Amino acid sequence: MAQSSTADAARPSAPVAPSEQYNYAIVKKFAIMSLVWGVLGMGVGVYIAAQLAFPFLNFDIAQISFGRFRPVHTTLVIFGFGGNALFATSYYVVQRTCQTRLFGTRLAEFTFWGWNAAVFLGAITYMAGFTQGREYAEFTWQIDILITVVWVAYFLVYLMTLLRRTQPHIYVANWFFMAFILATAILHIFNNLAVPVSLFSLESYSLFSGVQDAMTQWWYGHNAVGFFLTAAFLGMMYYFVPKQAGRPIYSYRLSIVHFWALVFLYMWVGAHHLHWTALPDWVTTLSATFSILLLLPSWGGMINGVMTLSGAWDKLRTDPIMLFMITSLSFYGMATFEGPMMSLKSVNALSHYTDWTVGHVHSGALGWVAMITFGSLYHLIPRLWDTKLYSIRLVYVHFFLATIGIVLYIVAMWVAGIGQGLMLRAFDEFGNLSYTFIETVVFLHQPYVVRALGGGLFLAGMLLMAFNIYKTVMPVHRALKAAESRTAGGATATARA
Ligand code: HEM
Ligand code: HEM
Ligand SMILES: [Cu+2]
Repeated sequence: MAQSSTADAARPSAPVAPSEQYNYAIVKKFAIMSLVWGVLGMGVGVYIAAQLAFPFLNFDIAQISFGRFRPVHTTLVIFGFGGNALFATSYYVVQRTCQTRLFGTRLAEFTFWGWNAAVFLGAITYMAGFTQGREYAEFTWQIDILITVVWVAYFLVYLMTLLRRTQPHIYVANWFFMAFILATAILHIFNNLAVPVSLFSLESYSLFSGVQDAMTQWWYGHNAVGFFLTAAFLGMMYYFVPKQAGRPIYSYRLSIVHFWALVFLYMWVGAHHLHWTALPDWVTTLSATFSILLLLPSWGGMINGVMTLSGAWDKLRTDPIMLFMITSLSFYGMATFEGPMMSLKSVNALSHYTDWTVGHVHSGALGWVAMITFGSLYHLIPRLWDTKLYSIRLVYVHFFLATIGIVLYIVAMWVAGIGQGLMLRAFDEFGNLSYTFIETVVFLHQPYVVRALGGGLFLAGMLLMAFNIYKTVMPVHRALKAAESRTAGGATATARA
């Protein structure tokens, strides 16, 4: 069942090329913008990491100081890099698995310009010092309205395409994308309920106050992780991993159980970001319990992805794109093991307010989100332009740079976070604190240098990818590859990575 719906080998009988039958133009635009924001967002990430190690690097210029650049980083990587990759892959997957053209060419075009305008305006306003002060939702209220309109358009394009599918079956990747679109709409609207100071002011006040405000923020924050950074990328995984492996998904039944358990559980656990606060104890206990349960569907999903390779493990030796995908699933497993542990109140008492959290974030963000995106885009882009990758060797180099970069980043943050946590709670024999705050800051310097180095390697890989893709889509290269495959006959089609 799953096999037939992922396999587009059985192309529609009409003699038109896929690039004409489907709306690939919009997918191409989103894919390229994902790389552009990726380079910029990770560039800013490395820069703020360097600022933490060497504070003089802010050069006393407010616009590029850590405080303003941090939301620029998170916005560019999550909504710019991740968001554009999700638009690209979801628009591609829905067309291929439903075997129909994307609904509303103009409407889809609007989602492209609207979304990227929002990301761009967000970055500019943060640098100018305007922010709503809610994490991952720092956009001022006008931009929030733009995002809402874009999102409704996205929902319409997606739903209408599903409705006019020529396949009876809705492949599971679409379930994940649909859940992501719906949940993000609800999260965005409720988290951003605010009263503007005046019609022409960029400032606004949240409709919630006190503990309700905190709860709304972290209900949003956690589900941004759950639906934006996880469910949607699982949609990507469920299409591109079987495609690249050339095998059906390991278990279709598991993917359904995985889906319902995941979307049900995620919604309850936001309060694990607020342990030991003014929130009622039962709320945080509930969130910890559901966080532990969340381990099961998460690992179910990981196993489903990894086991799809069973019988084709040799691919890991010959296919760097597969390496990206399998490594991403391993990091997904690691981050979703670490998360439930950190949601235990006793562990959180140590980890909260330390860099352990930042390490956990990046094992999910770099290891899972970025790696599955790299793998999927390397698979997708040559197909969109009907050519082959400029260089497979560069994909290998990218893979190793990224993997070493992540390991340096995470290990540095474990050392920093656990060291910092232990120092902050150490008492001497008289019950006084053993360390002053500044001593913990001094301790952090070395791990921060290592993190900046690791981030630099990861960024170098991202730049290589941008170069490789640039070369791939250039007309000269495509003409060359087309000529090559004409002389070599049809045989090269299988060699395409
Ligand atoms: C070159 C790669 C990257 C580097 C060097 C980097 C560096 C950083 C730094 C220095 C911070 C601030 C930490 C702090 O406040 O102490 C940060 C925060 C963050 N970054 Fe990255 N980053 C990178 C890539 C990414 C990517 C690809 C994503 C998402 C897909 C991401 C998501 C985040 C998030 C969500 C936070 C906020 C963490 C928190 O509040 O705990 N980063 N990053
Ligand atoms: C079963 C899955 C997961 C659970 C139960 C979980 C749990 C947690 C916990 C307990 C924290 C620390 C809260 C604090 O002390 O402030 C946290 C932080 C975070 N996690 Fe996870 N996590 C999971 C998976 C992931 C994944 C896969 C990603 C990334 C793709 C991710 C991204 C984040 C981010 C961005 C934060 C930092 C939020 C902030 O303070 O700004 N998590 N998570
Ligand atoms: Cu959370």
